Amino acid sequence: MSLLSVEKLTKSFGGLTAVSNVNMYVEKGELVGLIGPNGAGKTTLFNLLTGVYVPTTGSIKLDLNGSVKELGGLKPYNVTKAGLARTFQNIRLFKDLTVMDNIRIAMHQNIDYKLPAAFLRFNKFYKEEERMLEEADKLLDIFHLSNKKGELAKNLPYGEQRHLEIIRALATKPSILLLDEPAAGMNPNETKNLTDTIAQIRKEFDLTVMLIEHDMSLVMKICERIYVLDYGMMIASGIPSEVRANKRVIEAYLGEDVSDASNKKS
Ligand SMILES: Nc1ncnc2c1ncn2[C@@H]1O[C@H](COP(=O)(O)OP(=O)(O)OP(=O)(O)O)[C@@H](O)[C@H]1O
Repeated sequence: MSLLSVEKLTKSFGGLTAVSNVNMYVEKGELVGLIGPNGAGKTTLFNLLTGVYVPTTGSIKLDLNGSVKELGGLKPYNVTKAGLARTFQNIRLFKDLTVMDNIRIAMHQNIDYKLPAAFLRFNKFYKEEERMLEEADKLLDIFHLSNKKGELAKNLPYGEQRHLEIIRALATKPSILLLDEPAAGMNPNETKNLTDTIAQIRKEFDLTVMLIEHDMSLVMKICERIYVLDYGMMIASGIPSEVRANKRVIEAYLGEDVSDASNKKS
């Protein structure tokens, strides 16, 4: 069984079916892209995977070394605990907290500190805190933010806020990292840095990544497989060259060259 298996997943909002009977899988270690025109249902699909929405029908299964868990209908924090972490289309940091505190909060989400245990195992508690700080330092180093630990998140430039969001998701030690338009609003140079960083963290943390992106240069460069949604339906999937040449995909993008469809995004 694949690491993530989505079967016949549907989400309806009243009369509108935003995600319709979608089947999809992600293998361990893959970097998979999810593309489609505006309003195709990409974010709704991410919201289903991460517990923001409850599926109308269908299933979402996560297989961690043979232990299979149904994620559909779980609360978002339980989905994170199960091993799926995400970033959002619009940055959602704790803007009035420091960079380090943003990361620490994310790390604490994954630790069950029962108060009595924390008191009784005083040393263990502090060791755990120390270990978390070391891990946070490592992440900050990779994203070149080590010298910004004490800065308030709101004072970081836009590109660094986006990086901090990714660090925060990584801090929960996910099995799968979902990135919702990580390059949105970035200039070409920032996008290139981001592309390199995604490749680097994937290697470093043995990660599985799925990303939504309108920037086709990023998608075609780093994704090994791509799924294409249109009007809530999965109309194509395959390696980048297959998807780029797919008739239904070209039609969905109104005949544009898919390799340069990024300007279709508003
Ligand atoms: N909570 C909601 N209630 C009603 N309709 C919704 C809701 N969320 C999404 N939709 C609708 O579902 C459809 C898919 O939206 P979604 O945001 O998932 O598309 P998308 O592919 O992520 O688009 P974009 O690329 O523009 O971000 C749209 O028609 C949208 O208006």
